[in-house]
Amino acid sequence: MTSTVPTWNNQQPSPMPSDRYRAIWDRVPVPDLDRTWPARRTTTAPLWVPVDLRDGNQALAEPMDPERKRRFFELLISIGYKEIEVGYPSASQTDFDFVRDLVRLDLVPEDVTIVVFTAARDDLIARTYESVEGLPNVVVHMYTATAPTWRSVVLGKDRKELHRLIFDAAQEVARGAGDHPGRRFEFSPEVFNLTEPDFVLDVCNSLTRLWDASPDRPVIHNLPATVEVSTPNVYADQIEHMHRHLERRESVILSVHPHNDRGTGVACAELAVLAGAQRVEGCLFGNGERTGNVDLVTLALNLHAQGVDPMIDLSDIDAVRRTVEYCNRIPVHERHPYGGDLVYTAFSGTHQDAIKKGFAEHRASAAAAGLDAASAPWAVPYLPIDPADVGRDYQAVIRINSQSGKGGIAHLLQSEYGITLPRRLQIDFAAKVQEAADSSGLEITAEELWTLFCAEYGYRGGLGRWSVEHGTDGDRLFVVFDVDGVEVSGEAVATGPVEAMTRVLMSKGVDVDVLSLTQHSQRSGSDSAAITLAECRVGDRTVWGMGSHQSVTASAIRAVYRAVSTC
Ligand SMILES: CC(=O)SCCNC(=O)CCNC(=O)[C@H](O)C(C)(C)COP(=O)(O)OP(=O)(O)OC[C@H]1O[C@@H](n2cnc3c(N)ncnc32)[C@H](O)[C@@H]1OP(=O)(O)O
Ligand SMILES: CC(C)C(=O)C(=O)O
Repeated sequence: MTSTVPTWNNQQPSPMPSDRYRAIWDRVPVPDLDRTWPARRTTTAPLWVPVDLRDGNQALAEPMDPERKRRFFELLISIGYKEIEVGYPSASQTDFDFVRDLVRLDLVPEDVTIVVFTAARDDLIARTYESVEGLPNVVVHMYTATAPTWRSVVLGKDRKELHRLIFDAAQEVARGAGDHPGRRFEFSPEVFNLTEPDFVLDVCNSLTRLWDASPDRPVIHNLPATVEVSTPNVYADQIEHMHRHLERRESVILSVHPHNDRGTGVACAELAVLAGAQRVEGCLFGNGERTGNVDLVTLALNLHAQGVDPMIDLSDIDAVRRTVEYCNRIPVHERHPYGGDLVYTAFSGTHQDAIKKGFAEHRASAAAAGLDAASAPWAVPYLPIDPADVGRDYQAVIRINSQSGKGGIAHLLQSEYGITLPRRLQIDFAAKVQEAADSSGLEITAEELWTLFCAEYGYRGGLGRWSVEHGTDGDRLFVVFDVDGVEVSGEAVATGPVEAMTRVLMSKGVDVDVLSLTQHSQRSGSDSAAITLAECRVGDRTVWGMGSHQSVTASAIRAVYRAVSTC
């Protein structure tokens, strides 16, 4: 038997019955078109329509109570959404009352349109209109499943019968609006993505005509991937096919409503926009039926990260997240794009090193261009956007565990404790950190890192009285220190106090040489301490010591003394 599997691929067939399932093109005709979407670019944000209060809410184990609904609604308004689906008012008293509260309490700004959802049933449509009485701008959103399985299994109707049902209900929708200028219509052929293209086109076009769509009063055709069943390119083809063939195209707003069953809801929405979609329905952080609706936060920030204004204010993403978590009673995952706790954090050494260098380069190039770092062009490795854009600080960007390296460790000590480690000390300390992290298996916080650093290199006492006199022959150092519990004194003259200190130590039999000395102040302002990091050769070992003191000389002497006391 000849095999098409290359010899380097020795994976074995799984025991799962994959042959039970059929690809989309074996289930429904897929438009075969000379597609143009792959070459397009998105340069403006589509109209976003959050459906958290309806589709998101209907997927919750505990649907939102009125207080939660209101908080969610106010959040959506505050961050800039202009069209909001607020519920399915004919389905439950809570939803009905919520819409009434919007009217009663005058909660809807003038420039915001409310969307209300209904099935294609006269009684439900009538109740829907009752709920929105008094609201100036409303979209009445009617849906019916159109896919073959739904037609036969759920609704028990053939194509013709279902078209009739939809058309009749759409007439009822039009009647309910009367001549109210602030009423517009939306139709969703539920499971659009598994419906024959010719059928769905027929249905949509018939409603465009019935509702007399015009550029001033466009209808919305919302084409859901109710259950995501194919790769995003197929959905994009389906959308482009509709985009090209919908009648009165300039009077139709083509909307999409992807779910995320295959984990590609975001890709579906993005490709659909390239393919002609102008409006996207979804939920914040991707709540919704099963694996959720497409995530509007990710979509918006994906645009932001490509230089396109998303027209939604996510500059305090944690506040948005907190409200969404409270209302949905579902936590946002730590790895969730843009909003998760860990998404701007690197634990691994090479990533940390690159980020640290990237930050330095960013600050330098911003300064060179006379720009504020917060608005200068961003090109920091591993961070697709500046965390500050969404209100995150840089504290959590680098965190330390056994996967970390010297760059990250140095960054944390620098950013949290204002101490700049020379490269060779970074290498020395990283080995000690790795040892500690390996043995505990845990993360090391900045505080623990500092404690470890001080324990490894920090001055621990042992120097007694000392004084420096500046003479014509150099600096004369007199110093008292402890040698194995015995107080010893010594003095020496040299070109500076540090050299004098090494001479004193050598006179006491310590073979020491100062290889490098770095000094900086630890904090700005009057209470700043001088930090000295001394690299010394003692016998055949290279050791480090850190001294810290208000006086530069004291900090240097301490650093050398500490290095020598290591041996
Ligand atoms: C993809 C989506 O998200 S669709 C929205 C789904 N959301 C919800 O279902 C939440 C709110 N729903 C509800 O509270 C209820 O389902 C109600 C009040 C709307 C209707 O309740 P009930 O009258 O008890 O019907 P039930 O919930 O069993 O719905 C099934 C019936 O609706 C019919 N139906 C389903 N979709 C539609 C539709 N779009 N238009 C008209 N009828 C429909 C079914 O054929 C079925 O009819 P049957 O009883 O004659 O077989
Ligand atoms: C009916 C539409 C809008 C929907 O919620 C879906 O298909 O998921």
